Amino acid sequence: MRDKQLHTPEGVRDIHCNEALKKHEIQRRIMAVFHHYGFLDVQTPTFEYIDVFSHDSGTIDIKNMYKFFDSDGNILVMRPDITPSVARMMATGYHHENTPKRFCYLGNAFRNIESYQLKLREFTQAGVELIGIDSEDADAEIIAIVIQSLLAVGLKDFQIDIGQAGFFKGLLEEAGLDSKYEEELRMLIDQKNYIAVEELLDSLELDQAHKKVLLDLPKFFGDVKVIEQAKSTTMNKKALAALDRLERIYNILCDYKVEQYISFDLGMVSQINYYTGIVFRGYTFGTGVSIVDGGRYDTLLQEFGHSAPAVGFAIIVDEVMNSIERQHIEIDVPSTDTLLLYNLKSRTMAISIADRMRREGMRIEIGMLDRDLEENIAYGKKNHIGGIMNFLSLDEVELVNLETEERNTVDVKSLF
Ligand SMILES: N[C@@H](Cc1c[nH]c[nH+]1)C(=O)O
Repeated sequence: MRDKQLHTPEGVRDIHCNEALKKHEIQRRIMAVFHHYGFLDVQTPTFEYIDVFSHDSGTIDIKNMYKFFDSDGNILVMRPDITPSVARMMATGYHHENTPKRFCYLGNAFRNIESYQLKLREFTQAGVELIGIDSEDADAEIIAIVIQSLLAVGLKDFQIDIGQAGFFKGLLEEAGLDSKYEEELRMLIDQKNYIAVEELLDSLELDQAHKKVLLDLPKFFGDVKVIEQAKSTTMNKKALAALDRLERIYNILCDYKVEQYISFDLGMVSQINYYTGIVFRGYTFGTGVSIVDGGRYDTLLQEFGHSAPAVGFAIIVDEVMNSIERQHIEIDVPSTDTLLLYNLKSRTMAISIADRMRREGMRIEIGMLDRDLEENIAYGKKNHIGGIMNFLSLDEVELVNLETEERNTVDVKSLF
């Protein structure tokens, strides 16, 4: 019992002071990039009716959502991602508009996933959704924004793997595979469980040529040349159109001068159901899971009664933090400038001086330990405070630089 009182459940965690400051800084830099590309902030509720996430174009599997009831017996879920909520908001709040919309957001999402996946069950997403445009320029811009965001937080060694949901769908169509097996096949391919993929394809009596292409999917991984190779494996129009589009997106990414971060993975299939075009994931060292997930979803909005193409992504801030930590990338965070000590006589003056300094932008903490200076010095150093101002009287203030431990006593008036 006490165990549960003192511990957090698996997959959620506390974030302590310095780490929280770093997280804020990372989020600030990412959101600044989004704003520089003209995206506007939106906020949607943390929980919604299950219907927002459980339709045909769905998001993740319902069994992985946290569900509960409201007092009227409706089923609610903690949002497993934010894209369907933004799609709902767009469809209900902006249906009369026919110009593209650029929305960005920062918020937590919740997934009740198996613990062996070692993923957090509550995590922060910083994402963008570009709604109303179906062009490859939009696809490329979105990927360029991912790259600029990761560069802005100090990452250098990372890779964006791009796949195409349309290529996989085209192959299945060509093979004549019943769509009811698509989900299972997608899951097995995503898990790279090729023994099970082969078993499934055998049980469906697929002909050898089609079976081979599906089994060869993981080989289509690498630089832009794999697109050319993939073209020779299929005659399906949908699959070929998907590959052509990928090539054009790559060319635009060269205009953005970010091609060094791009690789292709035509075997990439997402667990998320709503992707219809490009899908992509970002990877870096220090975390085994993706730090960015995204893609084009041209049919999701139609579930909410407003048909519009869209593309977007979400950066998983917690995973970015992990990799920054492991890669020893410095993130400067502000610390308290001054620890202020006063006595009964100097209190009124000290409080008003502290106020003035805060208005000037400084971080001032009033010392709450007793007035033993050594104790305060030890406390200040431990908490990375810049210095101490010890108001000895109405005229005299003792200044201690906590970095050098230099001390001197000056006239209060000389401070201003
Ligand atoms: N919502 C997706 C990411 C995304 C945003 N827009 C398009 N895809 C996720 O949580 O993985």
